[in-house]
Amino acid sequence: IDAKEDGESKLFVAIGKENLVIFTVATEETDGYKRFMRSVEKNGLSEYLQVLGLGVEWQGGDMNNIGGGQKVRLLKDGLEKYKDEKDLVIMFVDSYDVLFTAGVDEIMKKFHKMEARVVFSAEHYLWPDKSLGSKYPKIEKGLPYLNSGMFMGYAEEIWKIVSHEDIKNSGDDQLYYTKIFLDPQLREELNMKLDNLAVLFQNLHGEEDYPSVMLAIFIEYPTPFITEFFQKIANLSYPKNKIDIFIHNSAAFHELDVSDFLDDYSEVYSSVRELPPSYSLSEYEARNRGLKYFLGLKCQYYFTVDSVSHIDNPNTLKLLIEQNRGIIDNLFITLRGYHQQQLVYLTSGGVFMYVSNMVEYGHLVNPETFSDYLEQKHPDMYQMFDNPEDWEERYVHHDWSKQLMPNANISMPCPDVYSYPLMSETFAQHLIEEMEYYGQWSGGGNQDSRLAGGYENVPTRDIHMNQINFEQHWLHFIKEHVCPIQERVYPGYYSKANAIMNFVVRYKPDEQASLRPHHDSSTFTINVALNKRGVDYEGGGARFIRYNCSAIGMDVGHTLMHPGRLTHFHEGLPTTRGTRYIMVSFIDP
Ligand SMILES: O=C(O)CCC(=O)C(=O)O
Ligand SMILES: [Fe+2]
Repeated sequence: IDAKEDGESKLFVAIGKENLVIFTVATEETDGYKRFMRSVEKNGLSEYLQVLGLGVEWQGGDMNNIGGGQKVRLLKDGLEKYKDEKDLVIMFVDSYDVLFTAGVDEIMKKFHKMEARVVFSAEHYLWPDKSLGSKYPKIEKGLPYLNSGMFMGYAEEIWKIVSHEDIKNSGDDQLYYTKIFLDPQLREELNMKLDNLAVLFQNLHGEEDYPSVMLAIFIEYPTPFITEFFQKIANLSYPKNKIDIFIHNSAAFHELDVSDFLDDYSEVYSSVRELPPSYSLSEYEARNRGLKYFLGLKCQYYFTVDSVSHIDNPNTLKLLIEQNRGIIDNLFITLRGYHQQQLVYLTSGGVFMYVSNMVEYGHLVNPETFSDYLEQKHPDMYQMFDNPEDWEERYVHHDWSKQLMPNANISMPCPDVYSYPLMSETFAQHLIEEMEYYGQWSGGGNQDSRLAGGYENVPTRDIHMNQINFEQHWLHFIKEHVCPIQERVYPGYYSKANAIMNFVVRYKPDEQASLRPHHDSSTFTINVALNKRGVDYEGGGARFIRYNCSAIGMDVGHTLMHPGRLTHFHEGLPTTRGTRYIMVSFIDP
């Protein structure tokens, strides 16, 4: 760079194109290739890339086995015209199993830092000739062996390498390059190095190649949606035998959740250590214990997750470790106070801290009101307002939104009686359990002190939503998830989502088995099946008398929706075995 003249020309030269050509080989546009190309574009590397071999017949053998000589030959052909370019840098990468994670500036900076004319990526595997291990130069740390899937160097040297000797299409490219590297004279003449510390190239294939990680989980207070939290931990796409689990749980409320997780997975993780609530550790003590335990384990990485941090992206651990940092933290985790303090402590101890926000790893749940509901059987059910997305994911039927598609065909089992998926089976189950836990079923008589008039004309055995403190939640649910569908099937009517009668009915042959013909005090009614005919009960169903039509054996979580008065005189058919539960709302009385 000639920067002596003036600032302007300096700027001009400094932002000019890098002297780089990236070659890759792909004979077909496989999914792997397309993924590679997306990473090329994302990192602004398209202008540097040349793809060799597209449309050419592959003769390099099985990609998973010895072979690949054709790649060397294709590179040689592609390189010929550049071989005398003095300062040109050439990068070669496979395409089907390679991703770029940085742009040209970082690539060039790291290449120059290596102080080599040629750099090959390195890995744990010794392949394909195990006998060559002793010929490798000894290294103190890092990855010892050459991998030919990614390398980089000056055109002059790369040309010397690919034209060093003939190789057949079916010959092995990795062996070809390895032999050159293991020749001490050639290695020195070409100033060839391996990227032992994965500065430029990170290899992540094969379970044995994954670094060991200690995953420290901290449950410092009751936290909503902990089942999903653990599920996401278990879903991380990382070999579990490379993960050591450390859990501090200080919430007695979650002891069952922790033991459920450990029952399912403790065998498959490398090891498990739990500090239960009975240890009465402060958060500070627990986090220190975690670090001490980590140092004793000799794991390569320490990954810490609080119970509020849901790791939605199963590739999180892989992606973070690919960045090859001493300490990794997700932005979404650092946002929490205590954790931040700990990281400050580590930073002041001379360890660099990196915050990564390059990809979305997950989200935080809001634990604020959760403790107000610990008296309930399922406190998560009450988190509709504080954690709406997690709530919907767990409790709204996954097919619900399909009903709103332009060409959705909402089923109509009887005239003007519609039926559609509304809530998840989990919701149905939790609602039944919440009601049975509360337990105060009405007597089923006409006198009902819960009602304003004290009298119910057509009584059921039931518990009202307000008795379990769920009425506000339920009315909101009606507004969000029932009214939009009502507007589609009964157009021109706009509901206020108003309902005083919201209740779960319990039918049993020897308690109350059926409900005599009646009208509902509603503009329209929803009637949700909470359990399964043929499994939990026999009989049951709603019969619409004017049409002599019955809706029987609805799927769990599906609702009926019908007009309340005049046309839809109806009855509840007898339950003949077991217990049938339904959830009913009289909307717009
Ligand atoms: O048993 C049924 O499905 C009908 C229930 C009903 O009509 C009501 O609770 O008003
Ligand atoms: Fe009814």
